[in-house]
Amino acid sequence: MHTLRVDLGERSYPIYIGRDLFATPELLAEQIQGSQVVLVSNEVVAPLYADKVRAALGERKLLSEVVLPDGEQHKTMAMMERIIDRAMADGHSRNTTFVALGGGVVGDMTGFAAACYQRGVDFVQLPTTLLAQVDSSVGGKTGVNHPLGKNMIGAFHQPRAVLIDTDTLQTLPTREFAAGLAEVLKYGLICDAQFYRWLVVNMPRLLARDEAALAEAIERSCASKAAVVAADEREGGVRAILNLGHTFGHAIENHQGYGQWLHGEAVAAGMVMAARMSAARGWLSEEEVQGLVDLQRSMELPVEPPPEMSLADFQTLMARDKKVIDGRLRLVLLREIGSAVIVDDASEDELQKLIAPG
Ligand SMILES: NC(=O)c1ccc[n+]([C@@H]2O[C@H](COP(=O)([O-])OP(=O)(O)OC[C@H]3O[C@@H](n4cnc5c(N)ncnc54)[C@H](O)[C@@H]3O)[C@@H](O)[C@H]2O)c1
Ligand SMILES: O=C(O)C(=O)C[C@@H](O)[C@H](O)[C@H](O)COP(=O)(O)O
Ligand SMILES: [Zn+2]
Repeated sequence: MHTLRVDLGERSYPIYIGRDLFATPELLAEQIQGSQVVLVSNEVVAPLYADKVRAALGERKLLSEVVLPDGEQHKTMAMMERIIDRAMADGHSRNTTFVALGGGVVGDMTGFAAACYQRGVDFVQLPTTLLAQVDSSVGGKTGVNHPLGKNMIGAFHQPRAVLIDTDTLQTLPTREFAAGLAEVLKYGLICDAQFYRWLVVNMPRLLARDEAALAEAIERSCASKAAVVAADEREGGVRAILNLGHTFGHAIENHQGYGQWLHGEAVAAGMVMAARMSAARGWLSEEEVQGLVDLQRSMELPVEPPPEMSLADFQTLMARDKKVIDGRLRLVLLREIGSAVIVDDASEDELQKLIAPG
């Protein structure tokens, strides 16, 4: 087992990474103060792992369980309220702990419910997708979607601990696995050129789910995320680099009504768009953009925006992005591989070229 730490003063917490962690004696139980727990999962993950987690929680005076419907289209206020309703109905007090068992959708909603319940209770992340293990379980961004915009309702609320049981990846479908790798690639692109080069070389091993390669990719991703979050917990500045590809990606997800392209797939298309814009500004070479395109193709990730989306669609949806300040669109671009920059001067012409290249 490897342990990393997110350094945030009194809100600091550990990230444990290892095999079969849900069955590691006492590890989960030790993260939870008090004897009350609300375990939140979904209809796909609960049948796979809830028994193990229940056993790891040990004897509890009060244990409630919420099994949510599966999918991004259910990342809503209504489902978040379902968690709150269960906690209220079962009489959970302020010293309860919410435990999120699942991917980013379950984690984001459970964290948001924990942030709101009685003005804030503890929560622990048990991420079971690659995407959740390398990204969403760390950093305390919680929330739900609004029909008009992605993650528009939420709160910053840090977990007490993150337990990454890498064995759970064995049951993850291929498409979900690749979507998680998109966010892994993001760290190389924004802040770690050496890691990016390592990913290019080791992608075949990762796609084959080689254990050693996966463990290294998860650890390096979590270390990057922890460092960025520790530097800027509430996205006043540098944390926005974690949004590479997301301004475009969130527009795509929203345009599709959520749940057609996976989050990681939409981000993958968005990262190529950001790379193309960076190349047009002379910051990346055409070879570097092609390298990214080839890599993402090898991962079966999208490299173009959906053909049905027009410039106007992107403009309307991106105008609602949370990074917009006083009506000015802010985009994360790449100064070079491994170094992100935030720009606020993207022209219509530059955007048009991304949507209808050539
Ligand atoms: N809070 C953050 O910082 C942050 C970061 C990145 C993404 N996100 C959010 O995370 C969400 C995407 O997360 P995701 O990609 O994990 O999607 P997800 O939570 O929908 O999970 C993907 C699919 O895999 C299934 N699943 C989960 N674990 C499994 C397992 N071990 N075996 C088999 N199936 C399993 C799920 O039921 C689901 O069908 C988006 O809503 C995105 O906005 C948040
Ligand atoms: O942790 C962050 O900060 C991120 O931006 C990570 C992203 O991968 C993630 O998708 C996040 O939920 C996006 O946040 P948003 O503020 O753009 O909704
Ligand atoms: Zn993301």
